[in-house]
Amino acid sequence: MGQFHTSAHSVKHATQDGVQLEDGADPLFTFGVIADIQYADLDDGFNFHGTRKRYYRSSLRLLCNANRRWAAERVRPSFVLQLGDVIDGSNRRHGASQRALRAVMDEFGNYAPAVHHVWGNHEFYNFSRSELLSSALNSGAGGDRAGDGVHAYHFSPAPGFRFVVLDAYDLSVIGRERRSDKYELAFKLIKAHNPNRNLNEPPGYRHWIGRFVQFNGGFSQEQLDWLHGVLLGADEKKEKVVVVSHIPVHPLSTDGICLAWNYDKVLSILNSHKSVVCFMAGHDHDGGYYLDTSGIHHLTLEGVIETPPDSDAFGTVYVYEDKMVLKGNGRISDRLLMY
Ligand SMILES: Nc1ncnc2c1ncn2[C@@H]1O[C@H](COP(=O)(O)OP(=O)(O)O)[C@@H](O)[C@H]1O
Repeated sequence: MGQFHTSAHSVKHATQDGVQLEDGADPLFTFGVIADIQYADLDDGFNFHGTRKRYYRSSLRLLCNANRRWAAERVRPSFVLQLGDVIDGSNRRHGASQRALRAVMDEFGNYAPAVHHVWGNHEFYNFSRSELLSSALNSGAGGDRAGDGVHAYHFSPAPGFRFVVLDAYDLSVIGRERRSDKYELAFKLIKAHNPNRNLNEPPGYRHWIGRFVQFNGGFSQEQLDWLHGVLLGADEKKEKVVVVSHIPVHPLSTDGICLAWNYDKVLSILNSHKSVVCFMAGHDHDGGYYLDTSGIHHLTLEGVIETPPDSDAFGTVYVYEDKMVLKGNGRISDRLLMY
């Protein structure tokens, strides 16, 4: 179990061993969170710099632990947020992309309720955007989307609450057809900031310039306008909104190398809508947290792939009228998120 971390609020409302609050109130609903599973049927490996171990095979077992726990919750999660990079890019080299995806989806299917899948860079290492749109990872099919082929949509799991899934590789050189307008735009943007031949090599590390690498991406103007519209509607209805994306958007909630290219544009939209209470992301396997000046909790979830087999990396979030309580497991800390 993790430790409670709070910024501005006391922890006295929650216990370490359960969700029961002092007043004994049940949550309005609960949901599961998990990030960067990156499953592959491969022996353990390392990250690019060789500094961090990656437990490719074990990650499926850790997903199984999460599913079992969610299934045993007294208030069963209404849904799970899978924050992207569900299978590892190395599957592609071994012709194992479909097999790995099936293994993960079967595991989710064993216990978990509806799963909302965010798309990360490893999705695009394995599949084209059109393949993703016709795959089990297209969890937004049929809903109000940000545009054709953009994996951004919103849903309301309970009255007064809304979740917005964003597509952080809408503006990207890895997820777009070479001759498309969005590819051209993305290529111009990354080349304007990154002079390296290998665009996965950061141009530097000062002032978050290192974010202009190929394994990151950003949000098109079309998606930003759509987000603004969805949040306007939520403001009017006095809803509380959680926005999710694979890539974090607050520089103080992540290592700068994992930040979205145009994070500042997203932040200014989030900060102009009082409905937004939380932004959740994955991508930075070390995780992070920051409460910004508008009172928005920026939570970056620790990744399953870099979690030792004897630990865990998932959470259950208990939602109340005035707060969300994250109960973390293994590497993930408990957090009280007041709003
Ligand atoms: N500093 C770097 N220089 C060059 N390539 C890099 C660097 N860091 C990462 N990469 C490459 O970028 C891709 C994504 O990096 P990786 O750390 O595997 O991403 P993720 O954390 O999403 O798994 C990999 O192909 C990796 O080899």
